[in-house]
Amino acid sequence: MSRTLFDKIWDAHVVERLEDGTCVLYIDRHLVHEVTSPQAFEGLRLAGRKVRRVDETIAVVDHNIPTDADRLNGINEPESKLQIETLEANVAAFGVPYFPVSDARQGIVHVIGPEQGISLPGFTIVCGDSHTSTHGALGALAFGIGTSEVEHVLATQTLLQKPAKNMLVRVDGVLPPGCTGKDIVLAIIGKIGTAGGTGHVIEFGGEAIRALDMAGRLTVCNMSIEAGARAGLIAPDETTFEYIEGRPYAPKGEDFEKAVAYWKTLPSDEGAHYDKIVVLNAAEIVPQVTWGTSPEAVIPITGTVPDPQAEPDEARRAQLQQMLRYMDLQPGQKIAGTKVDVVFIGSCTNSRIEDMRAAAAVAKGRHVAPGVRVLVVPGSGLVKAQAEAEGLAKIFTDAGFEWREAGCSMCLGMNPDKLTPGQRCASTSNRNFEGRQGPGGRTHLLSPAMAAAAAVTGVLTDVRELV
Ligand SMILES: CC(C)[C@H](C(=O)O)[C@@H](O)C(=O)O
Ligand code: SF4
Repeated sequence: MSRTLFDKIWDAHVVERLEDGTCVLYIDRHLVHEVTSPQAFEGLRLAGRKVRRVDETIAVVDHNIPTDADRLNGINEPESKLQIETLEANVAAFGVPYFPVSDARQGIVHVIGPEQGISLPGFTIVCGDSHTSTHGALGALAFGIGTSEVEHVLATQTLLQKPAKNMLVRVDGVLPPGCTGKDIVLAIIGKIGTAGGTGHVIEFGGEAIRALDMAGRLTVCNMSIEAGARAGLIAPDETTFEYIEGRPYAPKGEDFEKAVAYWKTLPSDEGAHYDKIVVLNAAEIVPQVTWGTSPEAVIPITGTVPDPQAEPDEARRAQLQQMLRYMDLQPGQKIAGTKVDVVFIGSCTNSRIEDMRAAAAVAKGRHVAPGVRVLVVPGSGLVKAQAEAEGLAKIFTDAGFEWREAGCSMCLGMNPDKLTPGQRCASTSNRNFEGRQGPGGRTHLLSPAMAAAAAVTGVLTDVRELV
């Protein structure tokens, strides 16, 4: 029978199928960070258990860690300090491999997995974090789990799961200049909504997806969770294999060749069944920007903010009105030209070297607009080093942008990088709900190039006008 990429990975990992369809699934990689692991380790401790496969587990600090250069001298904020110290005590006690903040490999968990070759095609990958879907870009089945499941995986290296339905999002055609993987995924969410993928694993395919580099694919899969999907996947191909070869944890030499031969069997079979299919034309995509407090509240940069009065459904109308109020926008106003206070270039959505290059290409020879604060936060210490070696960091600092240390930073308000109430931010991250970047903060999601364009003009700007 024809099977999808998802079906194949699923079938290869079923240890046992229970009567109600629930499966015991083997997990190949378990990524751990400081926020969702403390109670899980505590549970192990109380039960007198060990970590079943330390060699398939890796821990890193990212959410709570400050991103200023001084962070190696200690953390001021008591809650963050406790989270990090707890993780460090747990990894030491249980023998879990760990990238501490002093290690150049430290970074956002969803950046370092692919970067190190820890995340590979055909794997099942979990982490107590919703954006684990990111790793699906390599052709892995990767999804977020809750803290009690983190404990289960630590103890057994397996997970109880029911299979998801298959959904195909096909993006045909060629993406116009000025558009990126971020614009593709925002356009997809704009079309299918934040519940569009519910109950499904989304496989992204089509010419425009195939044409994306790994960074673009990681961005697309990262946000599949914002479309309500259980996970996002892209079939592995030559782009994937080239990306993986030579990475520290990836198979080497003959093992690599063998692995590639297996990975080539993974793409969905001709005629495989999808429960839902959505098709987009890449040629119609225009750089995207969110105007509201949900990723589906997205419009092209050339567009106008919707008018709630045009919405027939009362509940939906009230929702739109609340979004406009919170975002301090007027119905029908042009989104381009909206003044920003802060620009954040970073997060597991867009903090890879390719994202840094895209932002630097716009920032080069320009300067931050008066009164605007710009944070550029590389996704890992290695991205940071690479960007410095390529001269990108210098472009940013010459432009008056802050060049910071790796971490989740202003993606969410769990560390000192926060918006203050009322501040408006152009952000390359993935969530824009009320208070996400700090209480009262207003978030506009967009691509790194678009963020850099906002930084140098001080307003939401169509990047195509600058290049
Ligand atoms: C803190 C963590 C559990 C959370 C997640 O699961 O996604 C965070 O990473 C986020 O992006 O909101
Ligand atoms: S960068 Fe943002 S979305 Fe990604 S893991 Fe960190 S907090 Fe979550």
